[in-house]
Amino acid sequence: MSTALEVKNLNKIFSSGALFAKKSSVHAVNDVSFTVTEGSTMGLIGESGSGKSTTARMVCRLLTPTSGNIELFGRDIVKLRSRAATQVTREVQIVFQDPGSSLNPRWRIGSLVAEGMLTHGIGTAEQRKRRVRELLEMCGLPASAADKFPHEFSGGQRQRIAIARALAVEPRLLILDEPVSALDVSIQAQILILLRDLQRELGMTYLMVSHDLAVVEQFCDDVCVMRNGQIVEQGNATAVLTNPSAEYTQELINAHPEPDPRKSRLRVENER
Ligand SMILES: Nc1ncnc2c1ncn2[C@@H]1O[C@H](COP(=O)(O)OP(=O)(O)OP(=O)(O)O)[C@@H](O)[C@H]1O
Repeated sequence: MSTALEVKNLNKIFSSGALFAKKSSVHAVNDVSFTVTEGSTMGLIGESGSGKSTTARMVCRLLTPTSGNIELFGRDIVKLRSRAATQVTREVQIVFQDPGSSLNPRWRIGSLVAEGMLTHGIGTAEQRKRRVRELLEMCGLPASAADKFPHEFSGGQRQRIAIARALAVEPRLLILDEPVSALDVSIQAQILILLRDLQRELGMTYLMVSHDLAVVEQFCDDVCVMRNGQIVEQGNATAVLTNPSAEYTQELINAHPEPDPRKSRLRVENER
């Protein structure tokens, strides 16, 4: 299997300094390195403030690293400019935690899903319209959803719309930033099953940020455990979460509540 993503010695320092206040800085991501195999899912876990989202945001170029390398399918994406950078924004898409705030409430679903295709000059208006309907159906929604507005859908349905929107530009890497944590537990498994099915069908690579160790154990192939911006442990998700070598990972596991049995549907699906 080839490498989809290689992150090497990545650093992000946030500096803040006002004229009269004391300058301060946060080393949010500190010498982070990991590799994600094409078609697999890497999870990033760790307590709040450990640097998971900052790492994910650098991979999709929403943040610029202070130093380090990010290679996506063999190409260093940190220093890219203009056209090459546009291509990368197409190859990496992100699905956020809260589909309510990531979808403009004044736009119809059809326009929201088609926006990326329009930006990247993909297809004619007619082709885009057809593709939007296909994508909605792929994500378990009726094609007629295209004519409605976000408020006409439930949280789970809105997350399906956000996934369809991310898929519209045919990304090779999907970043999932807490993709189910804003949803009811019973809906979480449905969205995870959809993501798993799409990955199998489309061969996409996933980088998932999550607080939920049960979700990570069931959904991710590998995991990086982060603390204070650094990776304290990484490896196969089941191995790390059942037999951790770092004391901190064990503390995270101990602090985590028992998995909700309603989420076990994903495990059943995985075992089929
Ligand atoms: N734009 C920013 N400016 C300054 N500091 C920031 C910024 N974004 C994040 N930080 C800081 O960087 C550190 C890592 O934050 P980050 O959001 O990456 O952590 P996280 O592990 O994703 O946390 P959570 O699970 O709560 O989202 C934190 O100390 C945070 O306060």
